[in-house]
Parts: sequence; C-alpha cells; structure tokens
Amino acid sequence: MPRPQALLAGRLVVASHNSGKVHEIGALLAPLGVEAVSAGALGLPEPEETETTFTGNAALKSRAASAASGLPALADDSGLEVFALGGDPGVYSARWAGPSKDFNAAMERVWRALQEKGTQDFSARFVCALALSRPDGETQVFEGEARGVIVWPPRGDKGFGYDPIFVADGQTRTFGEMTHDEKLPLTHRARAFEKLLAALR
Ligand SMILES: O=c1nc[nH]c2c1ncn2[C@H]1C[C@H](O)[C@@H](COP(=O)(O)OP(=O)(O)OP(=O)(O)O)O1
Ligand SMILES: [Mg+2]
Repeated sequence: MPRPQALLAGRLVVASHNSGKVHEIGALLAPLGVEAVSAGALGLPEPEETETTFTGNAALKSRAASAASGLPALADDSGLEVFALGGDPGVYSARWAGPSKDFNAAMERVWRALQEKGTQDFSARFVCALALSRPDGETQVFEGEARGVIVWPPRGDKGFGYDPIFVADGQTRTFGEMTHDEKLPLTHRARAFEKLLAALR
C-alpha cells in the first residue's frame, strides 16, 4: 500500500461543486504543492447525497470522484448545526437553500425557526467532514467544527452560504464580513484539514 502521504503528492480532485469551498480547499492545499483540479473542471457529475451524516456524504462524494477520475479525491460535506433547532439544518444545509441556492431564503428560514422556538439560545456550529479517497475506494474521513452564534440581520457579502449570520466564538464580525484570509483559519474546514494532515504525517 502506498504511503497515504503520496495521495497528496500529485494531482488531486477537489470533489465539490461549490465554488466557495473549492476556493477555501484550494488555499489549504496550496502550501503542499498539490495540483488541485475541481470536479466541475473535470466535468464530473454531482452525486446525490443519500447519507444522513457529514462523514457518510463526504465519503460518498470522494469515492465517486476518485472512481470516475482515476485520481485521489478530496470531498467536503459540511453544514450549519443550530443547537436550539436540534442540529438543523445540519446535513440539509445546502438543501434548505433550494434548487436555486437561495441562501438569503435559507438564512431567513433559520432565523424564523429560532423565533418560532422563542429561544434566546443562538449557539451554533459549522461542521466539516473531509474525505480523502484513492481510486481503489480506500477512504479516510476527518471532521472539524467551528463554534459560534447565529446573528440577525445578516451582515457582510463575502464568503458563501450561511456566512453572513454566523459569528465564530471570540469574534465580533460575521464570516460574511471577513476576508477569505481572515475566515479560513477559523473554519471547520481548516480544522478538519489539520487533522487530515496530522494523520498523513
Ligand atoms: O464555511 C461555510 N460558510 C457558510 N456556509 C457553509 C460553510 N460550509 C458549509 N456551509 C453550508 C452551505 C453549503 O451549501 C452547505 C454544505 O452543503 P454540502 O452538500 O456539503 O455542499 P454543497 O452542496 O454546497 O457542495 P458540494 O456537495 O458539491 O461540495 O453548508
Ligand atoms: Mg452538496
């Protein structure tokens, strides 16, 4: 079996169709000298996310991309868990935005659900599962989280998804108000990536 490290030595598929994620994962991979190519650039299809966990969906996406391309693949399945909402939208975070990917509507739905609960508990976390697959299907998955609170109204137009309503612990600005370089080290994604690197070392 090749050293897992070799998986990050040459060309790697970033198995995501979300440009915000592809940008962030590209920045995490850049210092390693990995030649990252996105699933979209290779014309790979977007698999249906049939699992009920972040780790399950991440593995499903990395396996599909690696098998289809013959290259190692790194997939990200992530989402926002709001504690007072029992973890919603969770693995359905992308689906709450609907087929038109309307995250203004998805953010409103989060806020409305919190209002309906009548709660003052706005605590939340972003979760990211990163799955690394080889073309033979062998897969490793790593999870990271970023804890914080939901704020309303949305603030900032940077980032993607739910960034304008999330303030990470210890911060005052939302992820939507931060530059890419400010947001990235605070993310669930960077934390999952640290674990992946530690495991491959
Ligand atoms: O840092 C983040 N900042 C804001 N929102 C975020 C973040 N990370 C995940 N999210 C939300 C939006 C995203 O749409 C959904 C993930 O859903 P998820 O299925 O993993 O990704 P996706 O469908 O957008 O792209 P793909 O599956 O092709 O990787 O959670
Ligand atoms: Mg998805």
